[in-house]
Amino acid sequence: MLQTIIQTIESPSAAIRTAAQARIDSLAKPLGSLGRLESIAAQVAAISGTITPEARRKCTIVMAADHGIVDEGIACAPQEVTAIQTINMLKNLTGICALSSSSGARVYVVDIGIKAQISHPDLIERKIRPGTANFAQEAAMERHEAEQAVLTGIQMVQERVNKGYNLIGTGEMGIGNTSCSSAIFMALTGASADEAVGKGGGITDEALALKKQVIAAALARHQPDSRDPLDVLAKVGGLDVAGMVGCFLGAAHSKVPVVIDGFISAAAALVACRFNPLVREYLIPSHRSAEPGFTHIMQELKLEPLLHLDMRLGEGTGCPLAFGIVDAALSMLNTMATFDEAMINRDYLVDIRP
Ligand SMILES: O=C(O)c1ccc[n+]([C@@H]2O[C@H](COP(=O)([O-])O)[C@@H](O)[C@H]2O)c1
Ligand SMILES: Cc1cc2nc[nH]c2cc1C
Repeated sequence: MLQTIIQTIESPSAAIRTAAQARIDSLAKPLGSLGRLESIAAQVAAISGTITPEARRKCTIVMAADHGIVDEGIACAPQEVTAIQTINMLKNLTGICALSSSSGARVYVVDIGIKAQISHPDLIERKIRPGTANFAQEAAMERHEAEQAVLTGIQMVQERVNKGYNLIGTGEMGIGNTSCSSAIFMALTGASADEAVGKGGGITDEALALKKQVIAAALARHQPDSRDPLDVLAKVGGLDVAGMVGCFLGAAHSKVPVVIDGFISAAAALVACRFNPLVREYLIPSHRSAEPGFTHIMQELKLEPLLHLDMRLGEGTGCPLAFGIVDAALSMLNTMATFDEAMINRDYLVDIRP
């Protein structure tokens, strides 16, 4: 099932991209003067298969899960904050909720592996297991659980696309998830702990040194196979990250653009691209996370984030900001006059020559 989806992802239309770029070049402005808005408009056109892509219906899918690695004392907050913040998401009180309301986007919250049980009518309950195991001691999860989490992410996107959403954001909530994201990045690329590991939500210098040591030792112990993304996810991954991998694969498979949020989301995007490199064509990176490994992942993916705002909250908070930029880019493509159309306005000129 997963293999079929991965293998049937198609490239966006190169012909439509060229035609959209030609239209953008014909608009009444100096060539290239709307910068990245131009490439984003052409990218969304190519993905949508039309040079006049309709206005976007936007939502962010937040994957919430717990991480056994927090037992090592290397996370920013107590584990229960995952559940508490998930409830706050459902009550519309978190950063992602506040930023989304200002951009007209919905937030969907998925329990893909929270350790606690939450009862709320708006929570999408898809718990694979109540948190991962501590990957410093044993594999984070079974291979079939990692696969199930990826499939869940794919299904979450397919359901939103069926409801009419055509721009998807990826978010997460999981205390300890910068540790597994760093471990995944190191396992896939061979990056060093100094390049890949940062302070996450905020830890002391001593805890950072310990975090690097714990992650390096876990990778030496488990020896995840860099050519097998499911092996990497199972041994040192997280249920939230695996769910987000599914969101990227699902979006590419359904031919909708998908926004990368911060460091955890970027690590998931990297995994998705290892499953199928065509996924990259569907990615829109929102902002540069202050987590140091983020920049290295962008280099690996040959992507450049749109915004530099010193953000490092996660939750999907970069997505609503990127949504606003995509909206603006499509408005340019759909409503701006061409040079020829603009020249008609010569008729309004009054001849003031003596
Ligand atoms: O996305 C980011 O760039 C980002 C960077 C640092 C921390 N976070 C958030 O903080 C939590 C993980 O931090 P930590 O230190 O517990 O691994 C998790 O809930 C993330 O949403 C997110
Ligand atoms: C309060 C809090 C909110 C968060 N949102 C994402 N990660 C978080 C970590 C903490 C600690």
